[in-house]
Amino acid sequence: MKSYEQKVFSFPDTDGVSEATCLYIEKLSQEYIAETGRFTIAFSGGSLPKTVSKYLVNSKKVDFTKWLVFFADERCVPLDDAESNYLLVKNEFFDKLPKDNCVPPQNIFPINASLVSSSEEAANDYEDSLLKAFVGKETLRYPQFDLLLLGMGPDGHTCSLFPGFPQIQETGVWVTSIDNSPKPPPSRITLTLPVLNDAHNVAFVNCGDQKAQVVKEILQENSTKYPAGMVKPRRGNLYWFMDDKSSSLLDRAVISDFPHKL
Ligand SMILES: O=C(O)[C@H](O)[C@@H](O)[C@H](O)[C@H](O)COP(=O)(O)O
Repeated sequence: MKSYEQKVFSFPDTDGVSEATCLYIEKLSQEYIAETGRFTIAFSGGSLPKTVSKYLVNSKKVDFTKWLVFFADERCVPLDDAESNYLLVKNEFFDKLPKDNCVPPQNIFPINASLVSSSEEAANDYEDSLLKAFVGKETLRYPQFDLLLLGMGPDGHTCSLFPGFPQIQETGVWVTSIDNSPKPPPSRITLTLPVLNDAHNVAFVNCGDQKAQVVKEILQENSTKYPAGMVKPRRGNLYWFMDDKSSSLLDRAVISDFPHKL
């Protein structure tokens, strides 16, 4: 029976987080491409794309042409809107990859909410995209991403799953919508918790001192009252990459040394 890891890494600053996530993603990408011929990864928005991309875009150890890139959540805005997670990842990641080693456009799965009339419709469309990219719905309870890159807000939200909001309870769908998000903009779609918990690997990328208390409650007190604390992959690894500001309230015993030679 394969055992799965939960590890917590902390670094003096965001540059250390960027370097470590690059090494980690290089390793996973090589493993999954060798095993399956592709690497399915989903980005969150916020500060994550910039942090994760800093070293990764210059990697010589990743075959980006074999990547399929999704979004863990997206705002219901046009793809050229400053609030779009797709635009954020395009500017920070896609557009910085070398022309001879970039993610093919057909392997990028944006959610163009401006083409539909509601967030529910956007959620359904995205679920259809997942269906096409993963084996058909009738044979999969949930799509298994090779890697989900998740952020966490100061309130413990992740993706667009917010504490106390009904979307946390959704289990019958892969993607759901929200129109009263406490984090603007209000209308969003998001992967649901069962999908997050069916991933092969989940990596939280978390920086900033305003999250330290929630980090402590989740990682040291095992609180599951926050959506970020409900992410426990059933058959996958869970890694947290943080700066020392975000991990400042954790006992050092909770934190592992990052093996720079992965
Ligand atoms: O679309 C979004 O807003 C993000 O996906 C969101 O879930 C983000 O990951 C957290 O709010 C953390 O954001 P920061 O990393 O900027 O603190």
